[in-house]
Amino acid sequence: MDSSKAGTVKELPVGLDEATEEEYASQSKLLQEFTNISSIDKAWVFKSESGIGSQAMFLISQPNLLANKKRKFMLSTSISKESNNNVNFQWAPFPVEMTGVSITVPSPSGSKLLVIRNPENESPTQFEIWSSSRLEKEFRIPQSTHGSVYADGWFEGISWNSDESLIAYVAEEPSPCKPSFDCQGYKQGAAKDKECMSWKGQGDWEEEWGECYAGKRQPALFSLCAVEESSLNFPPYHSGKVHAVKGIAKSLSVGQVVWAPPVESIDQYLVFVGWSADPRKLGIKYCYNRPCALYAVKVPLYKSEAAESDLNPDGKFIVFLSAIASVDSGVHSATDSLHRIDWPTDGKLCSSTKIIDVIPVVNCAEDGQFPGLYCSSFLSKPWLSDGCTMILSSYWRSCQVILSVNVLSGEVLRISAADSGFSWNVLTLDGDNIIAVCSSPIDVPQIKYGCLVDKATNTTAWHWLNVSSPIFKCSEKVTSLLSHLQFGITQIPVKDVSDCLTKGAAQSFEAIFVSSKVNNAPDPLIVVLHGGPHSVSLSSFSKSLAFLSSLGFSLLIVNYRGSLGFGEEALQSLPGKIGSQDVNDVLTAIDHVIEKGLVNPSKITVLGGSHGGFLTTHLIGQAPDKFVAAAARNPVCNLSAMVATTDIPDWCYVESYGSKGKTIFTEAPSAEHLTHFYSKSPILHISKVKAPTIFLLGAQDLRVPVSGGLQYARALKERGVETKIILFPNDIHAIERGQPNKHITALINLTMSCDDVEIEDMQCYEELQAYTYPCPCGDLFQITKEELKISEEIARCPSCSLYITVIYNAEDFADKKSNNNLEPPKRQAVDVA
Ligand SMILES: CC(=O)N[C@@H](C)C(=O)N[C@@H](C)C(=O)O
Repeated sequence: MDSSKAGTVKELPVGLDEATEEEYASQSKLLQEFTNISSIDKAWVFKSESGIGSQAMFLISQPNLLANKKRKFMLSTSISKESNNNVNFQWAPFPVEMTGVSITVPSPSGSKLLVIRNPENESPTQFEIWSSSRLEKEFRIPQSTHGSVYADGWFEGISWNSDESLIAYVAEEPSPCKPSFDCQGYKQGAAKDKECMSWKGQGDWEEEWGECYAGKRQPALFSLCAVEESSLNFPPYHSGKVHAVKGIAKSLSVGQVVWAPPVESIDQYLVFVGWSADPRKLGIKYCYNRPCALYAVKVPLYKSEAAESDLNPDGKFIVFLSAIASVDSGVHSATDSLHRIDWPTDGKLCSSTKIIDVIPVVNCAEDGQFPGLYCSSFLSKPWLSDGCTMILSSYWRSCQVILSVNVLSGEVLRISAADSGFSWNVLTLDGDNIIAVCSSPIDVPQIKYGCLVDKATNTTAWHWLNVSSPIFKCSEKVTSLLSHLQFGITQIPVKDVSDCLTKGAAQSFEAIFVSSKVNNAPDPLIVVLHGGPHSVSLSSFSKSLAFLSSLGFSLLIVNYRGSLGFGEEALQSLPGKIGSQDVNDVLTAIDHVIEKGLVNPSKITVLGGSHGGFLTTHLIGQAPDKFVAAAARNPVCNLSAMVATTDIPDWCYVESYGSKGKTIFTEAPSAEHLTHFYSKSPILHISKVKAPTIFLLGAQDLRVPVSGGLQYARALKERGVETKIILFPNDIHAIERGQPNKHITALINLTMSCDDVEIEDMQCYEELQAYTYPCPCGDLFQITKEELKISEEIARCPSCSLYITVIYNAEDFADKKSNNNLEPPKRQAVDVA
């Protein structure tokens, strides 16, 4: 080899030639352009102080790839109606960074904003109450009172009472005392955390709620008093005082708390959902079948000056979603129903209080009719001014739609446009108008403003205006690539109708087909399969799928029978038939587009995660000549192995045995059960697989533990099938962190010179409760004053999880400050993982 050339040879990652590396570089650049498109997580509308128009805040997120996290920020806008029936949104010039904020909840009047910051370590949880101009109050709740406030969208619940004096919320209960020991053996009495020459035992193992809840303590109910000390005249409350709500069984996990409508009584009720741990906590993420009940608990009324003049009831009933179809059948998700409880105005609640059905479970819908309710949450204020119409989003076959529901008459209307195949999602209400987003697989989201066409004549038609916004702006390249695409929703007739036990199971299912507009020769096809199996691929914009279609792949996104949004009978046709009915539906959908000449049959690939990975691996085994490649994220490959390790062993029973699965479920599967599971699994067909397959595996996945994917991938390798595994050591089932390893390994010396520290910061240091430091990942993170007092304390950046050793001593600093010798704090970031 010519040594002069050898010196200039570019180092390439293993297995890459130069051309491939260039292609990777340009594809990853394009992927970043797609990934950078922002999404709206939440929105709130407030009355304008001037009384004219309104103001809205949008909580937006954008992936922060370097930090392996989401960046969160808030953008405000003022909304004014124009004389020509148009609406004008005047956006603030820049958003405000919200990193470190776990939850924001406006008060009912809109005059206060609660901001909660959960700690990453053992520090207190911070509650801040903001007015329009400043921070009004700040409370720091120590770990001895409770741990992090739940912000998971499941147990999560934060509710201001009507006079804004109390905030009820769900947080992790405090850690129980652990037995402690010293050189004499067991120490009697509770030992302090940092007592030297002693150590703590593990204590009893406690069951958790599975995937996503590892290390989380039981969710419990608390209330915080948020009024001025001076306006208090009721003993148990002090400003900033937290009470654990009494009268709730210790074993109950609580969530989704709200204050009931105020009643003319000294007591107020908190209404919440309670999940029992009996016989044990099975995984709850994506699992609506975990039995739960609504509870009401009396809370002694705190009386403030404000409360006396403001006891007008502002609500007459409680409306709730039920997942009874899911609980009864044992499937993890199914068709919802909606119910109403008329709340007794005298506060005399009894256990026989009537529950009124508003929307029942729809078993089978006629063509084009309402297929049933599929809605996992409500807006915090979903009501129109008539007090009985609520606005919500729900799945309607492959689309998400906006519904208006009259909770007195039960009338359900689809009010978002029905003709385009776009998906719609309601964000918030502006009085009797709706702020929503609408998108398609090839159209980035667009904000829409919905108005009732003619309120006076009580017609129910809605008019939707386009709102221009900076939020979904994307690069010119992305816009141009998307403009060359088209999509449609295809109806796929069921093949073996005679095998169908119900009418709903015989109805056609759907596939979303995305392709290039100029289709001289059909593009290679990617078949995309959702998991669950009872979830759905919506016709909304997906950054990763839009990226794939922009690269020149057609997409066939199949909503096989069993998907949400198609009625209960179609959904219930799948349990017991996984690995056959769903596999055949996908093959039918592929044949359908091949017969129409839309795809090249020799260039078909398939991808899917979880149950979608189950289908992917089944398909490459059962139809080995159909697919040229496959990709599977945390796939279910061997149910007989998964049942012993997953957080949802009951899922294995229900999906592979059908309705009988719920009754025969046991923690000790028999040999017969294991044989049955094996017979339903992709691993049964492994000897037929030919397609090169990539596996993306999360090592911390509790749902479909990594061992199952590894076993299958190794078995493929053993058979000479081209196989690639990418393991994400710190990631869980969903694999949402882009980087395979979130620990930064560089040793970074951040010792700063005095010039790097803002003098203003230095001067107010003594008054600060927490100090903000820039992490090398670009995010700011806070170190509390307590942490700073201890030299060499290790803190962790909440964004990138880098460990930071703070070598700094506050007393030292104070001394030097008084001697006018301002030596800057020394900081050093190291990887201690
Ligand atoms: C209920 C459940 O989690 N099932 C898994 C096997 C699954 O398919 N999960 C879906 C939701 C996923 O995409 O991860």
